[in-house]
Amino acid sequence: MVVWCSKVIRSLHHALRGIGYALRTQRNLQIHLAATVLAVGLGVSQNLADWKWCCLGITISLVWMAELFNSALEKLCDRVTTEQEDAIRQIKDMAAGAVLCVALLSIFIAIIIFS
Ligand SMILES: Nc1ncnc2c1ncn2[C@@H]1O[C@H](COP(=O)(O)OP(=O)(O)OP(=O)(O)O)[C@@H](O)[C@H]1O
Repeated sequence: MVVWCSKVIRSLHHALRGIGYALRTQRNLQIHLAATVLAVGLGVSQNLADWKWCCLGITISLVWMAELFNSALEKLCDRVTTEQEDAIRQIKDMAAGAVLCVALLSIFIAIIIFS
């Protein structure tokens, strides 16, 4: 049990270190952090219904998840090559497209929740 707990704590530490690294180095994630603080602040001030908090939480998590995967893929691509290559451009563009999809979804959901 002690070994199991220490493994879980170590995994949690790695995950938080990854988020911390991304927050220090990725401008887009810093923007997402500001947007998250703003959305949660607005939610508190408007005393949102439970279902709206659920939607907001899921949306915020999706945006963070997509941006973290995008940043990780970009870093991996840059380790593979710094040369200009079609395959790298396509991979990075697809990852950026994933972020765009959830960003558009989050705008749509924010309009529904806060209007
Ligand atoms: N090695 C490469 N070969 C070809 N195209 C590249 C390469 N690196 C970057 N690109 C192109 O430049 C775009 C931006 O890539 P970059 O690594 O600069 O990400 P970024 O400025 O952090 O962008 P994002 O806002 O998507 O996070 C990519 O989506 C891709 O179209």
